[in-house]
This record gives sequence, structure tokens and C-alpha cells, in this order.
Amino acid sequence: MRVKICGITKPEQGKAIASFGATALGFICVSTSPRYVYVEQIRAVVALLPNNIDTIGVFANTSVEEITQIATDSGLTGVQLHADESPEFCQKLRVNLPDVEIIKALRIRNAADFDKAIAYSTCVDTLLLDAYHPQQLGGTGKTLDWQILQQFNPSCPWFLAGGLTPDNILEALNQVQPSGIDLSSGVERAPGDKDLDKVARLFERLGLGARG
Ligand SMILES: O=C(O)c1ccccc1N[C@@H]1O[C@H](COP(=O)(O)O)[C@@H](O)[C@H]1O
Repeated sequence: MRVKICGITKPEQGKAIASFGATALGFICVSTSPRYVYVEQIRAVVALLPNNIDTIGVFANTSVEEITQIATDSGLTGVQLHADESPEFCQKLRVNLPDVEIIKALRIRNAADFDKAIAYSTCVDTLLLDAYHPQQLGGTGKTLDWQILQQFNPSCPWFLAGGLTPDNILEALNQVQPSGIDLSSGVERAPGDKDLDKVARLFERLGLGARG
């Protein structure tokens, strides 16, 4: 299972989290977020990582041109689209970034929103389901109704996100079997400052060992 830890801002924390066993690190490229990082900061983290870690930039209603520039300059392996980007937008991005993983995040209120998510499954590589919050786009610490997710069965891989913590992760995974999980505020001391003890506890709970 893929494990993505999102909202990385500090190189040493990124390196440590990769060594605990994360398969992907996420960088918030949304300027209104307290976890916002710019290209040079992302590059400083990426420089300390082994090559097999996915590096995902999180964007919200940013233009195709700007995402392309930031992804290329930062050396990102993937982009996560976290706002109202359409399937057509994803197709345009694919043309510009053919070798970069495109992840479409959907903020789910109820099972009716699954149809919206499925509409993206042929034009992106991966879906990500996050909890809906009326004011915030993400990093809210709010959980989804995991039970309704048992009905969610897309044709592409998907990440479960939204309020996951070391304490609730096993309860979530007892109810749903996503291809990956994505945690941000649930493993933080403060926005953008990861709590390495919480990250270590997450991997212990998952039964996933540290990398050498
Ligand atoms: O973390 C942010 O500040 C953020 C801002 C704008 C869009 C997405 C953001 N974070 C993403 O939110 C989900 C869930 O976070 P949490 O675990 O509930 O704190 C995750 O995918 C983050 O990448």
C-alpha cells in the first residue's frame, strides 16, 4: 500500500519520513495554505530523498502553465489537483506532463459525489478522496464517512485522505481498502511541522518497517 505524508516543509523531516517507510511526500503549492512551499524549498527536500520516493505537488485552481513550470522546476513526480479542475483540464495537463502522475482530489460530502470522482477515472492516474469542508480546501483534519466508501470502486487506484491519524488508521482500513493513504494534519505538531513520533507510530500501527 502507498503511504503519502503531505504538507512537508522541512528537508530533515522529509528525509526522516522517507526513512520511516513513506512511499510519497506531498508539498502544498497553494499560497493561502500555512503549509505552502515554493520551488526552492521543494528542491531542498527532494535533494535529500532516495530516488524511489514519489514527490507530489498539491495545487488548487492553478493554471496548466504554472503547474507545468512548478512541477518541472521542482522535480515533482506527481501533481495533486485539489480544487475544481475539470476532466478537460486534467487532459491538458497530461499533454504537458506525460510522465508525471496526475492525482485528482475530490472532496466528498456523500455517496452521490462518487459519480463525480468516477468521471475522472479515465483521464487521471489516481483519485484521492478527501473530506468536504465548507471553507477549507484541505488539510482540515476532518474524516470521511468510511462506511459509505465501501461502495466506491473506481477503475483506477485511489488514495484515502481526510483526518487520518496513527490512532484511527486501522479503524479506517478495516472498513475500506484503498490503494494508498494520505496523512497531513494527523501527523503534525503545527501546520507544516511534522511530528516524527506520530509518523513513527503510524508506520508501527501499519506494520510497515523503516527503510535502511
Ligand atoms: O494541507 C493543506 O494546507 C492543503 C491546502 C490546500 C489543498 C489541500 C491541502 N491538503 C491536503 O488535504 C488532504 C487531507 O489533509 P488532512 O490529513 O485532513 O490534514 C491531504 O491530501 C493534503 O494533501
